[in-house]
Amino acid sequence: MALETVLPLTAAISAISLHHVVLRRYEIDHLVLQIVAASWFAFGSLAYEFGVQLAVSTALSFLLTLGLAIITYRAWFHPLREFPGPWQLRISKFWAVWKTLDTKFQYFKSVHPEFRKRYGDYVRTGPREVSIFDTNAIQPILGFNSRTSKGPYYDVFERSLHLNRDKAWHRQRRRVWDNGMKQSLSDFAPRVEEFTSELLERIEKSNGALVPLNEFCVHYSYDVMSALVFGTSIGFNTGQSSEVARRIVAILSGNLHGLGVMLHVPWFMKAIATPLSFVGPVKLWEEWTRDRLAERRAIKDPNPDFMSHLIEATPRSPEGDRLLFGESRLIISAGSDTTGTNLTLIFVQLGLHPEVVRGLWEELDEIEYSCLRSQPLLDAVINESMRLWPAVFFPTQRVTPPEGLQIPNGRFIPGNMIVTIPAFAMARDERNFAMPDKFIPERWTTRPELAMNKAAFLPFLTGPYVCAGKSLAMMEMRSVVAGVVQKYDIVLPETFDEEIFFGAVEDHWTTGVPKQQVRFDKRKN
Ligand code: HEM
Repeated sequence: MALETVLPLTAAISAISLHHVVLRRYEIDHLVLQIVAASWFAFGSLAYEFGVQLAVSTALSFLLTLGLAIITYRAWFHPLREFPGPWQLRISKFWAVWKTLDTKFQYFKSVHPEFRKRYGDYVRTGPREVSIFDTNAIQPILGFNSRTSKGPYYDVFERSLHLNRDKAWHRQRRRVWDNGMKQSLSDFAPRVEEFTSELLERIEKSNGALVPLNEFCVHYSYDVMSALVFGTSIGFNTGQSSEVARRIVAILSGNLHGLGVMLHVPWFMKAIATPLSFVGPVKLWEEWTRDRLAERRAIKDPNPDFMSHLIEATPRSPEGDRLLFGESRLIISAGSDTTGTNLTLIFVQLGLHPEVVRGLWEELDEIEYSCLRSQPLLDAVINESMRLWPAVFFPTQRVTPPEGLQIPNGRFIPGNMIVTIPAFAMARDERNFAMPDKFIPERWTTRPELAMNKAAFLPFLTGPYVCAGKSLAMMEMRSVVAGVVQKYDIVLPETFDEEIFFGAVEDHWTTGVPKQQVRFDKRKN
């Protein structure tokens, strides 16, 4: 047989074998760069040996056969073939990328809830992914006794408590975090209150003029987080932040759109993460945290704080240092935008519901308030705002164990499949919360009949990977909301349109809140 036939034929057979033996069985998302390099090497070798024309026809034969094998398998022979869902997502997650762009970042917010209405509680939302809207699945998938593990998304960036898929390692590291948080949280409470006082001074200086709400809230949370990690605040509240710090925060907030697109294709994120760490914004962010951490290490601390727990529990080695750098960046990025976003949304709700502000006055005027303790209405306001508008839209990914997973009173999910619990859609499901689109804080206090299934409220997640900063975040939110409400009325501009504002909320990994101005008017009675 002529070489012109043998080579493309061999390529086609290799493609089918590759798909059958490797791609169907193993996850290779983390090997994209190596695969691209190997492919170019193979192509170059073929071109060198047999000429460019033959190399091109061989490559085309390989790629077309591989594509065909993948599509045929995913559409008709995949273990998830019985699960309903949009046909495009059976073949590839690229449809989710396109839909995210097409809907201007409304994928988890608008497209996902539609899936439930159209296809039911178990929807195939990717070639090997099922999104489950059935609350029976929460514990088997996310709970402490779950046999699932984190999905490919958690492989993408530098290793940290959050971004790793090794359950045993996570359990050990998480113990360090939880102990550190438990021991340092009450010591940190007065610092949180100090930052709130700084924010109140900033508000006082506004003299009842309109102020940029998002900026005030996000600056506050960045200040708190940098104090937690590096021992010193960035100084946003007091107007002492450096130019670099301002650039870093702008970069972190500004890159969320990219994240919102790429989170559907973690293999692509993984491929660009390494090159990106050597250039531009990512490099600046890494260098900044590295320098701040070096300064933090140099502080001889008489009262050990949270960071000293992490530093003590981490070996002084290149790998230990990498972990600490990663985790210091994790704390800033996981703890700042989330808390700032929630605060912004809570104040908008309070601006829309002055009767709730009156209720808060009554509650807070009567008690010896502490941000460490929960207060019925204060916590209810925070919860209700997070139920309607969580700070994290991304439904966390898990992988089923090899033997598969039976959901009690639900369906069997085959092994090694990605499963997600779309928390936003569940919290807006009328089976779980009555009048689900309405802001009714009383459902958490005096009207429990309106919260029929509180298990569907997952703003911090649940189980072994529950937010490690949940108590701290609640402390911050209580402190700021109570501090502001005790002194001020929150007034939205007359032009404010609720539908336009909430309609423009975007879902990237975290939530994008449209820029909003408010007035803080001195409380009159
Ligand atoms: C209102 C504010 C916050 C919200 C709504 C929130 C929400 C969440 C959610 C939903 C997750 C799970 C993410 C996933 O599965 O991929 C998470 C994880 C995490 N959060 Fe938060 N978070 C908040 C504040 C904070 C703060 C202040 C910290 C600071 C220490 C923090 C640190 C973390 C860490 C380290 C994880 C990873 C935990 C693990 O994998 O074991 N978060 N958070």
